[in-house]
Amino acid sequence: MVRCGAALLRKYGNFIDDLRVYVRGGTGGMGYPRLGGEGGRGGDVWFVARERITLKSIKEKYPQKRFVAGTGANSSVRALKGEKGKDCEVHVPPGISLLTDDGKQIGELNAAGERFLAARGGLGGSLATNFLPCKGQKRMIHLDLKLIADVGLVGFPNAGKSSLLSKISLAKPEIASYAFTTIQPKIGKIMYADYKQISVADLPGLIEGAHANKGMGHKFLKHVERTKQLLLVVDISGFQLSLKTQFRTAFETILLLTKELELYKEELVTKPALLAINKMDLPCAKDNLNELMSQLQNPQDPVRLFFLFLEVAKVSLGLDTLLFLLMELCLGVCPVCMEVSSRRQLLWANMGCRDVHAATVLAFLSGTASVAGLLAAVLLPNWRQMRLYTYNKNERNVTVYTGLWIKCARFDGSRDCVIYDPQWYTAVDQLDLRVLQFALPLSMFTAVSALFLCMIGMCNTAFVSTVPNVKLAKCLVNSAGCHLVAGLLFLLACAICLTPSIWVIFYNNYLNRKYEPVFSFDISVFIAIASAGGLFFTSVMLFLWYCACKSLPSPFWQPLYSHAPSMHSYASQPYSTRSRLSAVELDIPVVTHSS
Ligand SMILES: Nc1nc2c(ncn2[C@@H]2O[C@H](COP(=O)(O)OP(=O)(O)OP(=O)(O)O)[C@@H](O)[C@H]2O)c(=O)[nH]1
Ligand SMILES: [Mg+2]
Repeated sequence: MVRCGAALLRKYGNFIDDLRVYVRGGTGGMGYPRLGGEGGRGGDVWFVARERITLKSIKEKYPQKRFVAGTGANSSVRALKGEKGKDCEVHVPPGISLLTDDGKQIGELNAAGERFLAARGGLGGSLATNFLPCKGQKRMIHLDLKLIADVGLVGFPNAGKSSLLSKISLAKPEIASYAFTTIQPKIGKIMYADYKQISVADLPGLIEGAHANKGMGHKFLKHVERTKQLLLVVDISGFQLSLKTQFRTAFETILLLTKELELYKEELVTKPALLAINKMDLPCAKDNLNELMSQLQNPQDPVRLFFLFLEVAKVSLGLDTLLFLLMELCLGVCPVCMEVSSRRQLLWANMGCRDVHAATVLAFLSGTASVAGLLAAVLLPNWRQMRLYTYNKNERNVTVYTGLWIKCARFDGSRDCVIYDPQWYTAVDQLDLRVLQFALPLSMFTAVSALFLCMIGMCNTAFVSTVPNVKLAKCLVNSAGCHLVAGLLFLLACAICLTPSIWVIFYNNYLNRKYEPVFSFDISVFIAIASAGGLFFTSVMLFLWYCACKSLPSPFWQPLYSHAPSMHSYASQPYSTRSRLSAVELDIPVVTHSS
């Protein structure tokens, strides 16, 4: 058994979850005996729950930790009834229990906006009190903070609780391969695609004897009290705190954890719980898991908690299923009522990156339209017009239409080419058109590659397999990655096309100055610039989609395929008859994945 070192205490000391404060209601105002006037009542002291307040900030703001309300106004000739003293409002974080010095709980503030009257002001002087004011109520109150979260991560040190939190939420807890890395509880939020949120508290590791306050057990365990559910994280290879302590197998750690929870507070084991088996990538993990499964199904010692789920944190498939189950349990979706198809739909609804979003489809369409525009610009002989005027009244003026590949001269009013030169591309003598001959096909090629990538991304996104393919999981081709690279390629294609197209406009002026003012640019320039705009729009759409995607829980390089929780492996027996939500009652499958 390990004692908690001074360093740990010092480190934990930064996070204050208990504060003792003095509160006193204001004294009442003096009465006015001659005219029978009544003094104002003293102000009251209130605790009001507010978001973004910490006990530490209260301590820093009010180092003396004394809260005294205002005195009531004296009765006077001008105001026989004295005014009430000013109330004192102390803002505290939600999740506070209010205790007296002897440990009796006198109130709780669980949600922002809730108020608790901590000390009443004294009555003002009146006939009953011989016109003498009364003192306000005074007492010492303990503000005891217990984190409020939907899910609490519970486990021995080093089990991978923080790693799990960092994978399923945007929180960035400290992760290291030594025990007690997490010293201060941390809350991460899982945000689902439909903006529903679940808060998960990463709690410091527990050790044997935590219920008896070993390793500051009480300080950590009390945070479990207010979480709606527990997520037990267990290292499949077992746990040994130090060489002097005994090695515990995964099954033993589960037994010990549930025992610690039960000994601390019996009702904790009636909370719904999930069990995450972590570090399944370690050697022998599969054998250990098989052994654990058989132990869980035929326990010699009763397992007091019931687990709905067995999982592997590092395999991303497992994470999806875990997110799905957390949502089902926390947000009250009834798993028993759901058909497999609606489960799958729900899974899809929470996939974030995995949906083929309207944004990606729109980007794909606009990319395709832009490529079509580029193709038209490349083929049309309408980049430059050269007007040749004749002074012979009987002849018509001629316009020479120059494209990148052909040249055509037409008389005014005629649609046929008098001169048609399909070999023009070999002899282009205008530098801007020569550059465009390379730039536009290159831009088209880049944009087509980007479209191809988009397509792979969308196909991967839409691909649902019920059979996990581990090889594919390791492949870096995934939806988010494809769309990001495609966005970059579209941007490149836009730059390659736009620059020389705009140059044509300036080059015209140059030609007009150098020769006769007969040159002007034609419709292909507009088509090319519009296509470049389309390519830019496409890349912006893809970047926006990628950023939105990144802020969702799915990690960037997460493989694409996904599958609904498999329905085939059910827990054969309830592990505990005590549980309110046992695996069998809820009919949630026990899912196991191994890498
Ligand atoms: N091989 C492997 N290592 C893992 C896995 N998950 C976490 N780890 C490693 O296990 C070590 C402990 O991880 P943490 O997330 O800090 O564990 P913790 O449970 O938060 O530990 P405390 O904060 O000390 O209670 C780190 O070195 C992680 O990289 C996993 O699935 N496989
Ligand atoms: Mg940790």
